[in-house]
Amino acid sequence: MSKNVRITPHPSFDVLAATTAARLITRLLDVQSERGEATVVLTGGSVGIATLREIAQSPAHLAVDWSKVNFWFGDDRFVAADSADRNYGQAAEALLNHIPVDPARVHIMAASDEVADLDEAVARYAAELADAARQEWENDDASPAEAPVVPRFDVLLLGLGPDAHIASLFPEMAGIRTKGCSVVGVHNSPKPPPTRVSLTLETINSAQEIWIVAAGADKAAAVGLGLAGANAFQVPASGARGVNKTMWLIDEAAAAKVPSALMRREH
Ligand SMILES: O=C1O[C@H](COP(=O)(O)O)[C@@H](O)[C@H](O)[C@H]1O
Repeated sequence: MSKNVRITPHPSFDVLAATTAARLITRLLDVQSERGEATVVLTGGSVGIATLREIAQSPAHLAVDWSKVNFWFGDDRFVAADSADRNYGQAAEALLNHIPVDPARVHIMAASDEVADLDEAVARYAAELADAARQEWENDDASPAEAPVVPRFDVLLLGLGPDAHIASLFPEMAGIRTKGCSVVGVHNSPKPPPTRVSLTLETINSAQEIWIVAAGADKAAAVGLGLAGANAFQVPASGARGVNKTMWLIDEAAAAKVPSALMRREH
């Protein structure tokens, strides 16, 4: 495990969601004071959505200039726009509908009734990412020679499935092995709904910071294997590495199988 991985166990699901919310507010404030705008990639899932709810309820969220936060999604379910399964819908209900976002900065993966098929949803999101990356590149004096295919992500949140999936990259399925593109379509997901859109692992790992959030005893094996450096094809979470930092924000129950040497090294 590389040195920039940090493991932080929290006493309970609620404390985890509340502190992740506080961390994210603080990180967004810090990035905004350095760069003017900040970019976060949201996740679906239990802790991810609870964190957004906590942000909305925290008085500290009023300090963030939400009109200058860019929102992207790590994955979404390819179902109708009004389906309760949509990660976007859940995030909107928990946070985005309650803060003064700039709608042009909220980048939503297409729903099944908005495009012809999954391929179009994937192509659209990849194009939206590439457009944002190009705009950043044109405005940055210190840009590399070629425009990147995805913009800068300051914080990328990842939920974690009991099978160690992250975003919609599932163990031993094509998505986790997909390279050379920013977005992938997923068929036959073992977790319903079966059809999804996901960032690829390469795109995920372009983030400055990755925060993996997980709570509950059913996540303990996935956390333990992810931190033990298991093969990413079998344990997708194991492959997630932020450019500057990778944090495992977990509760005590999810930390039950973390090797004690790793826990000690983080404090
Ligand atoms: O299907 C998904 O599951 C994961 C984890 O969800 P959880 O409810 O077990 O915490 C989530 O991170 C991902 O975004 C989502 O689409």
